[in-house]
Amino acid sequence: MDPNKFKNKEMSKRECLELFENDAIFFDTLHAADSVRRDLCGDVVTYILNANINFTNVCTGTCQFCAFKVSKNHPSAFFLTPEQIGQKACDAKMAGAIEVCVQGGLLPEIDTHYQVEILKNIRKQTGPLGGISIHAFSPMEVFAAAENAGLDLKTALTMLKEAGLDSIPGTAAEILVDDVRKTLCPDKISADEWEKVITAAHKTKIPTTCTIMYGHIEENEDRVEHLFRLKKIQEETGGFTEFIPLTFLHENTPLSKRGLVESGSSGLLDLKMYAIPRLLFKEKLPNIQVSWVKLGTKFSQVGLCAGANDFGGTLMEENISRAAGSKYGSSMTRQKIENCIRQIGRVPKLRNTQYKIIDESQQKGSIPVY
Ligand SMILES: C[S@@+](CC[C@H](N)C(=O)[O-])C[C@H]1O[C@@H](n2cnc3c(N)ncnc32)[C@H](O)[C@@H]1O
Ligand SMILES: Nc1c(NC[C@H](O)[C@H](O)[C@H](O)CO)[nH]c(=O)[nH]c1=O
Ligand SMILES: N[C@@H](Cc1ccc(O)cc1)C(=O)O
Ligand code: SF4
Repeated sequence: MDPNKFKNKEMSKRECLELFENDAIFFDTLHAADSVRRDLCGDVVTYILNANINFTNVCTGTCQFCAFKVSKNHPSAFFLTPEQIGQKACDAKMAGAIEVCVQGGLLPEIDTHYQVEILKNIRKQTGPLGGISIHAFSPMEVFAAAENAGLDLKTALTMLKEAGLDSIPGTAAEILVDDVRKTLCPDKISADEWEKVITAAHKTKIPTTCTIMYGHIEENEDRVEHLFRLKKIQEETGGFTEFIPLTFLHENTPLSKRGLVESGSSGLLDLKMYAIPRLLFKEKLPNIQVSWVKLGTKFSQVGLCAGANDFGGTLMEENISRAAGSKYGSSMTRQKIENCIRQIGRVPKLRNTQYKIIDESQQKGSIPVY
């Protein structure tokens, strides 16, 4: 099979599976994907100045891939109040962030009303609307909080939007196949429930990202199912701003401790996860992000030559990957990000959450130093 044929032709599930399985066409696949990326995005590699805020690591979830969650009495347990979260967002803004990515654990006391409090505090403490973009609460968090409040999804999402939510991280997707979820994350929302939250968000005019967390117990067939589901949703709603493949970091996770995995993904699979979705999504979902915190800067540079066009964000703080053994730090300065992009002959451009390029020459005030 010649992967170049997908440059202007739809891919079937069988063909997608072959791209995953047939290593004889590995380099051809990367090459074809890189060419589609060049046609759609040119030489520009976008990035964002953002900060993660994890407001608690205490969680009642039982996800077997997660090294982040702890129980309430654990020595490293933390729980930030809405005021403290607002303060962190304010600090991030002062350091130059234009987006905060807010995620945490699941707890019975975290309901939609509480999430509204968090959003209001961020808005209050970061100034008027437009001060910072709030990218918060995964579909799992939205679903659990709505359930805790006894609200339907549409009402919950409308309340969150009115309180200042701009967009939702498309995490908690993991692998959207219930048979895999039953071992991977038995108490998490089902694949259909994930889709319901996402489509309800898109209908409420809240854009989301989408992700896949791969390289654990799933098979190629599951990866194909997942990608085709994302494609179908995007064709229906157009609400995904970007796709982020998240390579599974295995250290310190229950899956490792239980002996269910020996390692994470291979380098080959990491690159296929940029290339194959690029050939599948094409112009329907043109932004594919490398995760430097999970793969490191060198491998991220390679990912940008295998289909990806976005470097992600400065993050400023990172707890989830670090807990799972990431050795790549938890913050990147914009200078480092830009150098990393220029080093591979590409052109760095600052973007906002919605992928609008930010023209800094038009901006009043000082340019962020971060
Ligand atoms: C830790 S959760 C936080 C939000 C919320 N508790 C939830 O599960 O939706 C965010 C995402 O991080 C990713 N993640 C967690 N542990 C990981 C690991 N060991 N390797 C790679 N990604 C991981 C998963 O995709 C997960 O959905
Ligand atoms: N890929 C990871 C991210 N990405 C977050 C993005 O930087 C940003 O919020 C998004 O592009 C929306 O504009 N964050 C992490 O903490 N870890 C990752 O692996
Ligand atoms: N990258 C996700 C958020 C994310 C956060 C933490 C992670 O470990 C992974 C992903 C998004 O912006 O939608
Ligand atoms: S992935 Fe999220 S829901 Fe699952 S255990 Fe970790 S923090 Fe809890």
